[in-house]
Amino acid sequence: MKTLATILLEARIQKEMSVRALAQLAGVDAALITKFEKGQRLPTEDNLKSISEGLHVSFEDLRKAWLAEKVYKILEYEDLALEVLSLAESRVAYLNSKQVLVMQGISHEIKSKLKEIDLLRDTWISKKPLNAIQLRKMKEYFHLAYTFESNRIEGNTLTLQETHLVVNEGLTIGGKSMREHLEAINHAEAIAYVESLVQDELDFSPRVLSELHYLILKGIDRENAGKYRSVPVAISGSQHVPSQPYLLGKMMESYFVHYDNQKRILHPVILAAEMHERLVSIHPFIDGNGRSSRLVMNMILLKHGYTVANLKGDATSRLKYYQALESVQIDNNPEPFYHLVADAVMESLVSHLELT
Ligand SMILES: Nc1ncnc2c1ncn2[C@@H]1O[C@H](COP(=O)(O)OP(=O)(O)OP(=O)(O)O)[C@@H](O)[C@H]1O
Repeated sequence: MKTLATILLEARIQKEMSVRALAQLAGVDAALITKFEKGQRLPTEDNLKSISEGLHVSFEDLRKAWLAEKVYKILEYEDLALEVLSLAESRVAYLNSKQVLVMQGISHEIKSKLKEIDLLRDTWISKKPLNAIQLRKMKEYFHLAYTFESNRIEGNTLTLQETHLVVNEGLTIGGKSMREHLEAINHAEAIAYVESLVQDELDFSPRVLSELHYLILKGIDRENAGKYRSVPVAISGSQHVPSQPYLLGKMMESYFVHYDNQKRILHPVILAAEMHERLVSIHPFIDGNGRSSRLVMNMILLKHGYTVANLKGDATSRLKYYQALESVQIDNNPEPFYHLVADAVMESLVSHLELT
């Protein structure tokens, strides 16, 4: 297999280009280019991009060799290099939607929880149609709690009562920022949008995701609302590093392919959990990833006759949520996240049934 140094050298010679000419075209120091071609230094990603443009060769191909070189440099003196590679491979495969999850791969505990949930869902469906006022009151109650908790995870400081006054009474709360008010109003609107999609039997799609994200950031960040990010991001306090922006297009494409492939195979609660986890792990937006992903999860749940799952925003629950996400991202173990989502679905169905 050719090293990056050989690929760079051969490409330049093939184009009959001098180092100086390439240096000028790429805006990279000639001495550095020589070092890259001799394998004495590894280019930065920016250098590599400029050189690929100067040489008119595919950046993607160069980048593959560059990444392989980086991995090699990290592992060259490791006794357990192959084992490490195979561990990393499984995590990469998971995020790239190559790992097909089927029910057999799901633990006995989760399966029995899903059975219990489905019984509750059937009971819930058998109660419908509820009388219109009762249904409206229930929705108001549960959707408000959902807006409150989802925004609370994100750091919004409005209380449940204040969220009610803002969303349902159109009041403003002294001492609370405009942004916090908008977050509450926007989230309530996004739930209504999800409900309308479910009612119209529309499926989850890139367009739906973009609309959901737009609603979340409406009036708060006009530039980024409904758009994938173009800059790298970090998730504070997390070991998981989301992908570089130029990979997002491909990753989101496979995200939706995964949905289409799995929507008739996976149990809906697992599908909802997966689409939530994958989206926050890819982290395609600059902000609002968590709220959008929780809305996607709930769209899938509602579509299949379940009720809205409400992940809580208090400090303990939030930590548990983050830890469950890290368990997928770092240990490739989705089990804690499946439990977390399944528990929230079960709790929601029980609470809904108690009010009927
Ligand atoms: N390892 C992780 N640790 C913590 N959060 C993570 C992790 N991986 C993904 N996330 C997600 O990132 C979200 C925060 O991202 P972002 O700030 O873009 O979303 P938000 O909607 O603005 O805020 P929030 O999701 O906190 O409500 C978390 O809610 C969680 O869903």
